[in-house]
Amino acid sequence: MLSIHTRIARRQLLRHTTHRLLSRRDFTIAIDGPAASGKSSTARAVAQELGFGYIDSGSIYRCATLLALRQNITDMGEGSASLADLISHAKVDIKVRPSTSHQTPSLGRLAVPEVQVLLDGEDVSREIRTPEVNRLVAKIASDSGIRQAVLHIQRKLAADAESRSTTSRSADANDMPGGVVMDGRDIGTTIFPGAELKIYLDASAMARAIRRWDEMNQMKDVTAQKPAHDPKASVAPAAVYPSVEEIARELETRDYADINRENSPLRIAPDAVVIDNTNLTFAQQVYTITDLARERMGLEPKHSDC
Ligand SMILES: Nc1ncnc2c1ncn2[C@@H]1O[C@H](COP(=O)(O)OP(=O)(O)O)[C@@H](O)[C@H]1O
Ligand SMILES: Nc1ccn([C@H]2C[C@H](O)[C@@H](COP(=O)(O)OP(=O)(O)O)O2)c(=O)n1
Repeated sequence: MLSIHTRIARRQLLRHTTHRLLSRRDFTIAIDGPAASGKSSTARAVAQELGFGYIDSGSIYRCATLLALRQNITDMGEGSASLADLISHAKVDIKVRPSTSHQTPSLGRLAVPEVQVLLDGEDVSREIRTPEVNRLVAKIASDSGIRQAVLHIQRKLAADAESRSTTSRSADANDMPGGVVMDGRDIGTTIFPGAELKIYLDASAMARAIRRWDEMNQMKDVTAQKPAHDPKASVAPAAVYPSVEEIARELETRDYADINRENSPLRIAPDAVVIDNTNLTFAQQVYTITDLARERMGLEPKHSDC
């Protein structure tokens, strides 16, 4: 029989531990927006600044699309159930590697962690971003069976978010609770309707197309710089790299499909903060979000001058 003091002490310890566990995970930032609006790079930098976990929900739909292409399933009428079954039995993992240096000139000096996407242990980070996947992914993501299967993966990854938080927290992140940043199309509206901070990130169609084009050209430059004896240096044919106009058309088609689908369409949540970053620097958009998060966590904003 435990003494009354022991029982009270235990209860207090339990309450304290529960509070700690909750506060480690109780701040969720949802970032939604159209294609190439900067969601993933911003979400990664925000996660690193705050020491939060990061989940790229689009990469799960991209993995489902890769599976569909590999299994030759392109008809969502007949193939839907078997693809939903495939993705729900697959192991999708998103690994975040902290970065200490800036990655592209457009991002300035802010650290943007690298993300590795594993599908059943295979690194598919590049393969899920090919034009073939880009063309099919919105169709796959409009299927309710697929969305249901992906929802489970998203929730599981969110539950594990603690282990995927960027390990090198920025110097001022130690006074903060833990949390998770997830980006996608329906995070603030469907996946985490109770998220503490919802951001809708947008930019003009042309700015988005030019940024994607820049990104592809940087990748092309990196590939071209590889030594000729490197087997991975097989330079893709020029046709693989589309023009700005082609990219703009592809983004427009995908946005149209994402906005007009029946299941969880892309919408601005009523309580979302809308940030149009057409004329913002990367640092401005990241610090706007980290300061909003800090304020809502009851902490002093850090970058009100930028
Ligand atoms: N404010 C900005 N100014 C210039 N380039 C930006 C800005 N924000 C993001 N980018 C760049 O735009 C491109 C698309 O961003 P990304 O995060 O991949 O978008 P999404 O996840 O919405 O598709 C990336 O190359 C990123 O570095
Ligand atoms: N939460 C989400 C995330 C992505 N999707 C779908 C819709 C998008 O066209 C594809 C790909 O998303 P992703 O964020 O990787 O695309 P972009 O990086 O913006 O080009 O997945 C979705 O329906 N719901």
